[in-house]
Amino acid sequence: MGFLQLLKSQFLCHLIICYVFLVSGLIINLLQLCTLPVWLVSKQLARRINIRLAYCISSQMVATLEWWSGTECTLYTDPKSYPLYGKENAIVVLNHSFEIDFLCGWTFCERFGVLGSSKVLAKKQLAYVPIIGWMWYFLEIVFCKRKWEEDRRTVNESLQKLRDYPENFWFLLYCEGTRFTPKKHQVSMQVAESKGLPKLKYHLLPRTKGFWVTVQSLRGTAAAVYDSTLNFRNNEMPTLLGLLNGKKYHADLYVRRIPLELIPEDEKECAEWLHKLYQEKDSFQEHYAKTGRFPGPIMSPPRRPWSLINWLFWSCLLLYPLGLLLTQLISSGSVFTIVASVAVCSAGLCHPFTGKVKPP
Ligand SMILES: CC/C=C\C/C=C\C/C=C\C/C=C\C/C=C\C/C=C\CCC(=O)SCCNC(=O)CCNC(=O)[C@H](O)C(C)(C)COP(=O)(O)OP(=O)(O)OC[C@H]1O[C@@H](n2cnc3c(N)ncnc32)[C@H](O)[C@@H]1OP(=O)(O)O
Ligand SMILES: CCCCCCCCCCCCCCCC(=O)OC[C@@H](O)COP(=O)(O)O
Repeated sequence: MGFLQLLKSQFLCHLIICYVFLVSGLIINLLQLCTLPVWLVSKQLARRINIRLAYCISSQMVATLEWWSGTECTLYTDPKSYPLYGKENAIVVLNHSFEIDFLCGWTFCERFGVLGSSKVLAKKQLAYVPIIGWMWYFLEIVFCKRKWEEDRRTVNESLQKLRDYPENFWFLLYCEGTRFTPKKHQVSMQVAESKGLPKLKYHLLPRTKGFWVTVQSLRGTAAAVYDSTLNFRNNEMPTLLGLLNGKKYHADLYVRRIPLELIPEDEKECAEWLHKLYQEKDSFQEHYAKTGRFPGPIMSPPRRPWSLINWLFWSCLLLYPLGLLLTQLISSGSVFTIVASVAVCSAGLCHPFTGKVKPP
């Protein structure tokens, strides 16, 4: 194991990354709260400020993926569509199979310059998660209760508010509604059978109602649906903890740009269209399983330095006072303080994750 890899597996490093994320996140949440009066004066200015503040939070997770773990993200897509990415509003349909799939999505948002404004149809419970959930409140993220009688109206209303959004955004929709597991797959294939629909091997049966209401509400606002299919090389099952340990993964994303005009307006036809889309997505995954790649040419955008610069900025800002505090505590000569500091450091060095990372 190289020195850098050993360093990345140290619990103390993980503590530092999490400390910077948590403290900066709470500071940014507080700054977001302070933008509330700005909304009263200029809604668009408040939105632009919140886009930048949100970037400061989400780009730290992107930096962990891109710069800390060095995970490679390859994009398979049509060269004619490529110049439009990041230059228009879009609805992104993504498979939900991995713990870090949202983070790979964020990485592409970062590379195409829409990270701060990226949105998702998220379950309501996530709104209460400190930092990320609170950040989403100010980003006008759309939440659903997964009760169609209520969601039909609330999701539509939230999406209508995005019509005059001042910057380009991607709206992510996990049509499967939940992360893939063999058990959920079995249940959803029973539903497929009862509806006379072909079975899917790599996806859960898509929930069509959220897709239909999103497409209808964003007609005239979003230009296209980006049908996105994600997989990882060598059957990797990436985790957030793996990233934190500096493990490098290889993500492959296949994106097809489908103009919104091609999607039927009628609810039933739109549902049929989505089921067909998922059958196609299933065939792309089958192709990937057989050949180790998606169809089409590779057009990968390079990683940009901004997420790293943002992380370094917050680290300098927050580690300096922490360092001063620790130095003062230790130099105070108190036996208790010194014993406590040594105990914390030893706990860091003896942590079970230490040294468990495989060499690249
Ligand atoms: C160039 C690069 C391109 C791309 C880069 C990629 C991405 C980047 C983009 C943006 C990134 C932005 C942010 C990412 C950050 C973080 C994201 C993290 C987390 C969020 C994840 C979530 O929270 S997922 C959960 C919430 N989301 C959803 O649920 C969406 C899908 N659900 C729906 O659409 C639902 O319809 C609903 C929620 C609107 C309503 O749900 P409800 O349960 O009330 O109704 P149903 O839809 O289920 O209706 C009942 C019908 O369903 C049938 N049924 C029953 N059981 C099942 C089953 N097991 N499977 C399938 N179907 C089932 C039932 O028979 C009913 O059928 P009908 O015929 O009557 O419709
Ligand atoms: C800088 C690094 C610091 C890392 C520590 C911070 C980690 C915070 C991560 C919060 C990201 C929020 C995204 C959660 C994704 C999620 O929760 O998806 C839910 C879906 O599956 C459906 O859920 P369900 O159907 O209820 O199982």
